[in-house]
Amino acid sequence: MTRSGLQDTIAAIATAPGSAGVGIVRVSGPHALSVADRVFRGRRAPSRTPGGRFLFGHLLDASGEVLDEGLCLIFKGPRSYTGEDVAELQTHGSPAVLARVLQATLDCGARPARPGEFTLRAYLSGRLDLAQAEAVLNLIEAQTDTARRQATLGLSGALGERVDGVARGVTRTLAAIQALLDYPEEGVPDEDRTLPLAQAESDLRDLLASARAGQVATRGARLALIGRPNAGKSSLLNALLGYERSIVTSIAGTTRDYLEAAVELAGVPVTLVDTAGIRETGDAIEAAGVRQALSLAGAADLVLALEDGSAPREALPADLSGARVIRVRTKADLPGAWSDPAALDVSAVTGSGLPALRGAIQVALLGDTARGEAWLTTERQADAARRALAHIQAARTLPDDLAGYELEEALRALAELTGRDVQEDVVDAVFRNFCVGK
Ligand SMILES: Nc1nc2c(c(=O)[nH]1)N(C=O)[C@@H](CNc1ccc(C(=O)N[C@@H](CCC(=O)O)C(=O)O)cc1)CN2
Ligand SMILES: Nc1nc2c(ncn2[C@@H]2O[C@H](COP(=O)(O)OP(=O)(O)OP(=O)(O)O)[C@@H](O)[C@H]2O)c(=O)[nH]1
Ligand SMILES: [K+]
Repeated sequence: MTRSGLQDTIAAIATAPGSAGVGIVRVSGPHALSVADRVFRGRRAPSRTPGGRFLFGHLLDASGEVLDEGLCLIFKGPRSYTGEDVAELQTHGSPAVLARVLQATLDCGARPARPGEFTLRAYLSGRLDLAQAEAVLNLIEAQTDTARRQATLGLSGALGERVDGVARGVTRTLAAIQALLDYPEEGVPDEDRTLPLAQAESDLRDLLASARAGQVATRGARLALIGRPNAGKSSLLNALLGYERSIVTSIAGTTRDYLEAAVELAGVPVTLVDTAGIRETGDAIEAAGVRQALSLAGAADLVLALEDGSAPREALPADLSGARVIRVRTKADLPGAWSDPAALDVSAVTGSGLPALRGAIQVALLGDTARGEAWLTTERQADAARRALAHIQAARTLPDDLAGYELEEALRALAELTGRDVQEDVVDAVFRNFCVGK
């Protein structure tokens, strides 16, 4: 479906649903300017913009009824977002106006745009690579400043440059190998064989190390609080939130169902999950809560395992070996019954230990990934990078003729990462996640 309908002129409401100061209907394709001509009547000579012009006037339907007063921006292809002729009809941000203006463009022969189709056209016209298109999607969805910064870096092409750097090293070795294939006795010199591949491998490892941070910053993370009844889970959740969300009582077994709350921690949109206290119980409802707590812990990106520091220590009856865990010794304001250097001392009552806990959460979620560099932000990118790394590693240990094949595969995976060489279904999957109008 990717390239089908490219000759169509498409239209969509580009602004979010609901009422707003201004709303935009965007039209792109070969007939965009003639659609705008019929839907928009300018009042004065147009003012010039870098790639086209803008006009003030009225939006009309086919019968000539005035729908609104507004602006029309014209971008002549290829100097536009999509690379095609684009017209933007900027109206008052009323759903009623926008619906009629969109309908007026459809009455002129435009068809409704599919999700992400404007950005797809920018990709197909070569104005954005696939990683940049993914950055556009991430930017629209960015909930935190960290996510915004990463998406802006990705949109600038910084990720593509990091990947191109790796590809240059691989290409250098591949070229040297191919040049000497007929003279195997000569051997490829180290500076063309060992060194560029070692550098490419190390750069790719750095890049891959950013994948978890990139995905967590973009998608957000789930952080489950688990522990025995009365360990202080609800109290710590409230302390991290900064308001009383979860019920706190001295009765063990207060939280029986789970509860979620959103908060930003270390620049990451985090969903905190309070769970039922874990213990053996004959109560069917509580037992269901305990089973649920264990499964929530298994599905979380990070688990805070809480133990009451003011009571004798009892092992938590839960297998956490598969999870990332931060151990917390709660109620640190009370006289301690035990201590453990592997656990963080925290008091939800005085707030002591909370800054250290936030720091540990940041390290667990983002690692020490360099903030100024472009990260891998989607599983698709990480998967391509992992395949490229495996091929480069294989090439380093193989004789030249076999290494050449591995390096070609590595280059193919790198080209997939940026989207220069990618299957149509992969492209479709990327753009399916966009909203209509982008
Ligand atoms: N009204 C409006 N605001 C918007 C967008 C838009 O499409 N419309 N954008 C959409 O996401 C973003 C801006 N991105 C854009 C990227 C390129 C071009 C463009 O026309 N580029 C031409 C001309 C550049 C120039 O004259 O220097 C080009 O690159 O050739 C426009 C918007 C954010 N704000
Ligand atoms: N002194 C002190 N008391 C705390 C602290 N955190 C929790 N408590 C007390 O410990 C008791 C249990 O706290 P909760 O937060 O309800 O514990 P929970 O783990 O959510 O309990 P369940 O819902 O039963 O699993 C309450 O009486 C809290 O006031 C703390 O940091 N210091
Ligand atoms: K409780």
